[in-house]
Parts: sequence; C-alpha cells; structure tokens
Amino acid sequence: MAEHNVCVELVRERQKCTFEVQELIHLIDGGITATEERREVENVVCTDPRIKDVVPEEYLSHKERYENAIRKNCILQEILKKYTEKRTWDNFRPSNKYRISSGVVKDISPFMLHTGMFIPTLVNQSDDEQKAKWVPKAMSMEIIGTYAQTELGHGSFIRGLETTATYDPNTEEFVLNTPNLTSYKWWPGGLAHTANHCIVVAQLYSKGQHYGVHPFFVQIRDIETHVPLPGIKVGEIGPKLGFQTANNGFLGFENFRIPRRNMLMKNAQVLKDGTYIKSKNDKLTYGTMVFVRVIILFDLAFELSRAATIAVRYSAVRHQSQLKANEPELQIIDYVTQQHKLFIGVSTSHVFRVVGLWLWNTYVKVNADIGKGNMDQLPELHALACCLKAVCSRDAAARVEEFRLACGGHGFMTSSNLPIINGIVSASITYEGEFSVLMLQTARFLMKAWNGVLARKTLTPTVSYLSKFSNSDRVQWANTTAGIISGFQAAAAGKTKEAYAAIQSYLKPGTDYEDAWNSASVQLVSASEAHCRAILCEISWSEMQRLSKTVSPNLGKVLLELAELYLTYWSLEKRGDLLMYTTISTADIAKLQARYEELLALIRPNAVGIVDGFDIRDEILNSTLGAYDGRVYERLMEEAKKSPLNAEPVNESFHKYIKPLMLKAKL
Ligand SMILES: CCCCCCCCCCCCCCCCCC(=O)SCCNC(=O)CCNC(=O)[C@H](O)C(C)(C)COP(=O)(O)OP(=O)(O)OC[C@H]1O[C@@H](n2cnc3c(N)ncnc32)[C@H](O)[C@@H]1OP(=O)(O)O
Ligand SMILES: Cc1cc2nc3c(=O)[nH]c(=O)nc-3n(C[C@H](O)[C@H](O)[C@H](O)COP(=O)(O)OP(=O)(O)OC[C@H]3O[C@@H](n4cnc5c(N)ncnc54)[C@H](O)[C@@H]3O)c2cc1C
Repeated sequence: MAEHNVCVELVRERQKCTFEVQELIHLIDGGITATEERREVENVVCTDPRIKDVVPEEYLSHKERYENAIRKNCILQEILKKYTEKRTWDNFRPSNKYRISSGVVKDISPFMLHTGMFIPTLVNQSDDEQKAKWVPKAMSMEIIGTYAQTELGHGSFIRGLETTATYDPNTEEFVLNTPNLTSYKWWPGGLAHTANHCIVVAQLYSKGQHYGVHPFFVQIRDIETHVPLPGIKVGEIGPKLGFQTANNGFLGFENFRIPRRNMLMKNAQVLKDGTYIKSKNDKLTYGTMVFVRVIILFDLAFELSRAATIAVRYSAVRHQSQLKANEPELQIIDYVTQQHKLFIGVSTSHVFRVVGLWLWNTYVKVNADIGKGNMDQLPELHALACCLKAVCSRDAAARVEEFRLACGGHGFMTSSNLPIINGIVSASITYEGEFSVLMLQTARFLMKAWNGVLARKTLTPTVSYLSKFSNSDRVQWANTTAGIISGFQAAAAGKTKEAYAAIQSYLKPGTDYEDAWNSASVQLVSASEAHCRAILCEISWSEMQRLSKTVSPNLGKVLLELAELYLTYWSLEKRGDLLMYTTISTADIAKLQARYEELLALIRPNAVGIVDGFDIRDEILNSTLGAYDGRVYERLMEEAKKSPLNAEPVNESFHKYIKPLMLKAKL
C-alpha cells in the first residue's frame, strides 16, 4: 500500500508506534519464512482477477451466491494445489487455509468441511490401507467430502443418532438406512450440492447386536454426473443467520449399500463374518471432534483479529464530539470508554492464539501417546478442549459484537464486514459441541478431580491446583499477575467444591445421581467457566512472558501490556468471585481499576501498530471501515453506489404501488 494514499490519522498513528510492526508479524506467523510463505500465497490468490467480484456477494441471490462461492473456491484450490506440490500440505497451515478463504468469499467456504473434518477424519480414523486409498484422493480433490453426524432430531447427544448401518455378511456390505424423519442428517457443510462423499456417523448393527456409533466412508453422488446415487436423498437446508455459502445439507438413506471396508477401521472393526472387534477406547470415534475443538481456537483468534483491525483503524479515523469546547472533535479512539471496548478484544486475539498453540502441542503429545496405546491423558485433553472451545467461542462472539457496536451506525453496514464476522463467530458457539453441553463435559472431569482431592490423590497437571485450595479459607490476595492467577484458581476451586456439594445436597434418598447433577448444573457450568478462565489466564501470561523474552524490548513490553490487560480486565469483571474466594479488598479493586486505566493509556499509542501486526490484507478484511489506508467515507460511498437499487433513479415500484396509493389518498 502506497503510504501517500493513507489518511492523515493513520499516518500519524503509525508514526507514534513504539515497536517494529514487522517483528510482531513474524512473531504471530511463527518466523520470517512463515510470513513470507503466507504472504506469497495470499498475494497470488488476492490479486487473481478471477477472484474479484463485480457485484458484491450480498446482492446476489442465494443460488448465485453459492455458485460464485464454488467458482472462486475452485480457483483457490487450484492455486493451493500448486503450493502443495511445491511444499508439503502441512507447511501451509490449516489456519492459513481458513484465513485465505476469507479473501475469496466473505462468508464460509463450501469446502470448509472437506478440509476441516473430512480429511482429518480419514487421516485419524482409517487404517493404513484405507488411508493410502482415500487420503491422496481427498487431498487432491479428486473426491470432495464432508462430515455428516448431526441429524434433524439429535446433535448434542451422539449416542441418540438414529441412522443405521447394518452389516450383511452375505454380500459383505453395510446397509444404511434413515428410519425416521428425525434420522435425516441435517447441517453438514458442503453436503447439499458440493460433496460427492461423506463420513457418515451411524449406529452399527452386526449379527443382531448393536455396537453404537461408528464412522463410515460413503459415496453419495456419481463422480461424473454428480447425480445423487439411488437410495440417497440429499438437499440444502436453507438460509441461516450466517454461513450462507456453506451449503449445509440434509441426507437420507434408503437401503443404501456400501462395502464392508468402508467402515473406518483404525479403532474398531467388523470382520467378513460380522464379528465385531472393539476399539481400545470407544471415545476414539469422537477423535475428529476433539481435533476440530482444538483448531477452532486459531480460527477464533483470526476472526477476532479481523474484527479488531476493522474497529481499531476505524476508531482512529473517525472523529465525533468535542471533549472540550472550542477544540476539534476527538478521534473516537481517544475516548477511554472506546478503548475499553476495543483493547480487550485485541488482547483476547493474542490470548487465544498462544493458548491455542499450547492446546495444539498438548493435543499432538496426547495423540502420539494414544498411537502407542496409552490413553491416560485423553480425559484431560477432552476436558480442556471442551471448555476452551466453549468459553473462547462465547467470548469471541461477545468481543465481535462489542467491536461492531464500537463502530456505531457504520458497524451495522454489511460492507463493514462486522455483521458477517459476527454470524461466523456466533455459529461456533453451537457447532462442534454446544456451549453448555461441552461445559458440562468439563464439569464431569472437575467432579472426578474433586473426588481425587478428597481422597488426597495426585491430580493431573491442569487440575492439580485444586488441591492447593481445598480448605474453606479465603485465599490471600496479592495485586500482582501471580496473585490474579492464584485468585482465579481459588475461584475455580471454590466453585468446583460448591458444585460438588450441591450435587451431594440434591442427592436425597430416592434421588438419582443424574437428577442431582441436573439440579446442580448451573453451578457446574459456572465451575467449568472459572476453571477455563484460570487456564486462559495462567497459560496466556506464561506464554506471553516467554515470548516477550524472544523479541526486542519494545515489542516485549507491548506483549506484556496486552497480557496484563487480559488478566486485569477479567479480575474486574469477576470481582464478585474474587471477593468470595480471596481476601481481595475494595482498596485492591480500586488499585486494579487504576492499573486497568493505566494499561489502556499505555496501549493507546500502539493500538494501530498492534492491529497492523495482524497483517491482514484488505481483500481478507473485506471492510469499508478497516482498510489499511483508512479511506472510510470514500469506501462507504463507493459500496453504497453498488446497490442495484441505485442503478435507476426511479424504481418501478413507485409507478406500480406508491403512486396509486398517493392518488387514492387524494380522492
Ligand atoms: C478452503 C476451505 C477452508 C479451509 C478451512 C480449514 C480449517 C478448518 C477449520 C475447521 C472448522 C470446522 C467447522 C466445523 C463445523 C461444524 C461441524 C460440526 O458441528 S460436526 C458435529 C459436532 N457434534 C458435536 O460436537 C456433538 C457434541 N456431543 C458430544 O460430543 C457427545 O455427545 C458428548 C461428549 C456430549 C456426550 O457423549 P457420550 O457418548 O454420551 O458420553 P457421556 O457424556 O456419557 O460420557 C462418557 C465418557 O466419555 C467421555 N468422552 C466424551 N467425549 C469424549 C471425547 N471426545 N474424547 C474423550 N472422552 C470423551 C466423557 O468425558 C465421559 O467420561 P467419564 O466421565 O465417564 O470418564
Ligand atoms: C453453522 C453450523 C454448522 C454445522 N455444521 C455441521 C457439520 O458440518 N456436520 C455436522 O454433523 N453437524 C454440524 N452442525 C450441527 C452442530 O454440531 C449441532 O447443531 C450442535 O452439536 C448442537 O446440537 P443441536 O443442534 O442438536 O442442539 P441441541 O442439543 O438440541 O441443543 C439445544 C439446547 O439444548 C441444550 N442441551 C442439549 N443437551 C443438553 C444436556 N445434556 N445438558 C444440558 N443442556 C442440553 C443445549 O445446551 C441447547 O441450549 C452445524 C451447526 C451449525 C449451527
């Protein structure tokens, strides 16, 4: 971007920045080479003239919008394929694939589930022979797939799924059926008109026995004609709050036969005669969900960084109201209430990224152990992935909404891109495990851990802090980062203990444990949230501290300010909890408030530099308000002129309806 085109406000903001933006960019990417590689692909994709829309996608019909998304995503796949051949697939990280797809369509790619769940399931749940047969075809897009688990009647309760796969030893095939309306697969992305294959999660029956849900590799459309195969009923589920181009579909089976070897057999198997070989752990079938819950944190960090870039740049460009009489109107970013809305979202993106990397490393380690037959760490990984996915998606949606509000009326414009980002992020609270459902999974783990505390057992690493706070004394508060982390752990331990006690108190004679659990579930979710917040605070602080030592002092200082802002913001938000479980006083809270305001002021001069550090090209931001040059008003007007209603000075509805109405009024 030529600097002479940049509005004066952003030029001044960039001059104020105290650190080297390039250094931050490399830190976020994971090194100079990673930045160069990402930028090279982004440059090729975003400058391809075939990718540019003449008519903005929101003015297209539902059908045209889908067709346009497919056309452009096929171009993207072509380009990515060249890079895949040059390097290995893994080198262009999945989070970068997600990121570049935003430069192609504003909403979600119809191929997202192919990359995000179909391939990972084939890689993680197939045996070696199946992998060798299917994975290369899926990678090269010779076949296109999705992940079909949820049904019209069941999403959260996987054991309640109704689609059946019954083994027929005579033909060595499984017969798939959709017994009821509620058994139709419902929601899978790309299922409607994009995919020709899918992973179907179905109830397995063999030799008259029921063995629970298992994944199957199923072809649903003819490769040449794309016509649905006989016995397949498939279609689109219709418009939604967001995800308009995701092509979410429904799918039903009528005595549809697939070969025996189309059951994914890494974990459980059905032999030719129908004998069932059990998995070492039946929850391994849920492995792809754990994987996606882990990587969702990166996507949330990215979506937050997009919304933050838009809202912070806009807030630097926008002037509104006078603080003092006879002085120019202030840049809205100088109102401290505006900084309060903006900077926590900026900091949260960094927190999600570093905690996401930590979670990813945990996932890789646990998966390697599982490969060697050691499942010991799986429950802890599952508990972590559940609460982090749930809390981070909910936080991200709240922050994106706050960014939208921070842009006033213009934030309501689709052309700001904040409404579309809002739709994308809101969906993540529900998909891949609904918020409360996942929080209650973590609560199960916490209740077991509390049993361990009572039995004086050694706890696993992420809950070991519970033992420190097992007595009823309020924990000594200290107004330091270590003190804040300890305070959050005390709150998590206190809430875990209370939720545990609540279950016991509901367990009157004649009451089932499950009913007592349900009665105590609001407290259980609250305990999970506190546990998750303690993890977010502890890990983000230690990771940002570590990173700050690897960069120049000026950037290191900014990283620590962002990390401390996160801790301080949440201490103030959760002051009620801290008052209950620590010795924090009102004077301590006043000090925290003062430090919070100090941090806002420290971050303020670097705000634009920090969001520039996300290095998001204009084509990927897709926003009239957030572009690098800050030409907000010109872009708003240019986009408004693209409205089809502006193509003619008088719309025909005037002559058809308004004029007759006016004439009738005269009579
Ligand atoms: C160019 C294109 C663009 C490219 C992009 C590339 C980037 C890609 C990005 C990816 C984005 C992907 C978008 C995804 C879209 C949405 C997809 C979906 O929603 S798909 C649909 C997603 N759907 C959902 O997420 C459904 C959510 N529901 C569920 O996951 C389950 O039904 C359940 C967990 C709630 C209960 O399960 P149930 O069987 O009833 O179990 P019980 O409660 O009876 O507990 C029994 C024991 O099992 C334990 N355990 C449980 N799970 C696990 C596990 N995973 N592991 C280990 N353990 C586990 C549990 O702790 C307990 O232990 P204990 O206490 O006894 O010791
Ligand atoms: C945009 C989008 C994309 C999706 N993509 C896919 C896809 O590609 N493939 C796929 O298979 N699925 C997909 N899904 C489906 C998604 O995974 C499910 O919607 C999700 O798992 C929630 O299930 P549900 O819709 O049945 O909600 P429900 O389970 O019916 O939830 C409704 C309410 O009931 C509550 N509830 C349910 N069970 C419990 C419980 N045990 N304890 C307490 N409260 C409970 C929930 O908290 C919630 O408040 C997608 C969904 C969306 C929105």
